[in-house]
Amino acid sequence: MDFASPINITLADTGYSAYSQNPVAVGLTSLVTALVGLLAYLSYTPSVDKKAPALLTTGTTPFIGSFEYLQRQWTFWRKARAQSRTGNFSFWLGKHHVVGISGPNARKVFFETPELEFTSGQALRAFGLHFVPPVPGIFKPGFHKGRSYFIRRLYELHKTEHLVRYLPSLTRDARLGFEALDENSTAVADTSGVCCRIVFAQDCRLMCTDEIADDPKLFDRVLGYYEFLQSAHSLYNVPFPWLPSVSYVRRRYVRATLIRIMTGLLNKRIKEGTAGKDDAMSMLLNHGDREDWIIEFLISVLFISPGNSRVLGGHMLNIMAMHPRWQEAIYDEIKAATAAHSRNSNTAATLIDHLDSLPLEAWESSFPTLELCFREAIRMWTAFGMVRLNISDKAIPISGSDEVIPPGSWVVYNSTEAHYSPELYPEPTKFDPERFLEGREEFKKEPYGFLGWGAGRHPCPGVRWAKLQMIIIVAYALARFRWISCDEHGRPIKPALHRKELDDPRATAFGKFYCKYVPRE
Ligand code: HEM
Repeated sequence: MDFASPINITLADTGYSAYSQNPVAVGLTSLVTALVGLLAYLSYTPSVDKKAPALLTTGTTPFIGSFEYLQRQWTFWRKARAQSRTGNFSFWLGKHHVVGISGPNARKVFFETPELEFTSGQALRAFGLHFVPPVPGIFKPGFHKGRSYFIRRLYELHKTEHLVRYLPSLTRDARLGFEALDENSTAVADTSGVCCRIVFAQDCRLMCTDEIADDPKLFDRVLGYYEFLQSAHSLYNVPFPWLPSVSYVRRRYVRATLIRIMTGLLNKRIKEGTAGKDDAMSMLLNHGDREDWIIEFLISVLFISPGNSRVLGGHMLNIMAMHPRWQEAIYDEIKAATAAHSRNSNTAATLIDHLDSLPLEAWESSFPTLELCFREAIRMWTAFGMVRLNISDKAIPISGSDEVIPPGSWVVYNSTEAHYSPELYPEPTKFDPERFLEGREEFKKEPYGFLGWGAGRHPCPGVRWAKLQMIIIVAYALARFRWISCDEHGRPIKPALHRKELDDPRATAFGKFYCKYVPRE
């Protein structure tokens, strides 16, 4: 054979036909192969422990699973519980196997089992700043005495020393927030909008940096990003985390932008030094913490802290407007607190000037009626799915049944079950703060009957600040104005319109509500 002569190989020699070279045919074949592969991947269901609660048989869609869980949480929950022999049930969300539990025994398992991990629950939420998995390092337990870096540093920022240092700035934010309303000639306010700005400014100061709160342009920009994150939802990304969606991409973009902004502020602080600056950013730097953790802490806290409070501030003012009896009782409480604790001796001082001078102890101990109303508001508000992941390799027994939460499965408990139970809260849709007074307390009939601040292994670490913040905001609002329910044009409306929508897929979103505000002094 002459190896030097050129070799002519025809298509026929290779065994390929001219058809297989056609680009359209090649494209079609690849597409069909990809589709078959995708269908095979989607239809593969991992096996789960046989003792897992029975799978729901109705309302499920191939590949997606029980999508109604994301769309109408409470309706889904009630239907699923009614189908179940034990009150517990299983369902799929894409490839996530989820166990729903109900009843007091199951509640105990949910809140007390150490292997049920909190942060991974984000994987079943369709919104927010975090994209889990993986769980960011700052949220992993074991940084200090079993706690994560995030929780450890959060508690430090809520110590008396830090709160006392920041109190004048925090009360000034509330005072200025309501003073700004004076210029509004229509005298109708979107209460959530007003309180949201105050809450966010205060949170920036106490747990991040004054630099954001003191720069109006930067403040509006950063607040805009967080408001987007609190409301942008990509429900389909729960069953299919890899599915491209506009909302998902925008959430990623906003997160990257926030990291960029925070990195800029941190680098500036490192360059200028922390001397004379007492804010959270300096505190974390002075601890010698990793810079990437500091940035993750600062951007996370501005999402987590206002999550509930920004809604509840406005909601509390709506409640005051709906219940003038409570509004006046709290107004009297404000006058009594300032009379007893004001450090302002100026005879011309207004009620608001006196509030400016209250010490921390007075803020935290002089408002029992306001705290009672806040507790009832939280009871009605904390009505959504709480989620954990069984991170162990063992099945966790659900006490009171012969069922288990399999390893690697998610478990959800909807706190509406407890907070709107007629046994624990007679007439549950009625705003009735007195249910928490001694002699009633019907919610104590069952363990974990009140879940407003979480419970068991994951109680809310922000409770001290959240209460103080709400007391400050409501006190300044009521000291200055009388609040009256109305629509956006100032026309009176039925108070019943102000309520939480239990089926809203956006757990932390709350509609716009309006109030008239009439100056007191
Ligand atoms: C009125 C305001 C607030 C309410 C009603 C509230 C409610 C709750 C509830 C019910 C939980 C438990 C969730 C669960 O078990 O799945 C929780 C946990 C948590 N809250 Fe709050 N919260 C509020 C304010 C705050 C604030 C101001 C912060 C931060 C400064 C905060 C930080 C957290 C964190 C980090 C957790 C998770 C704890 C853990 O991982 O163990 N919360 N909160």
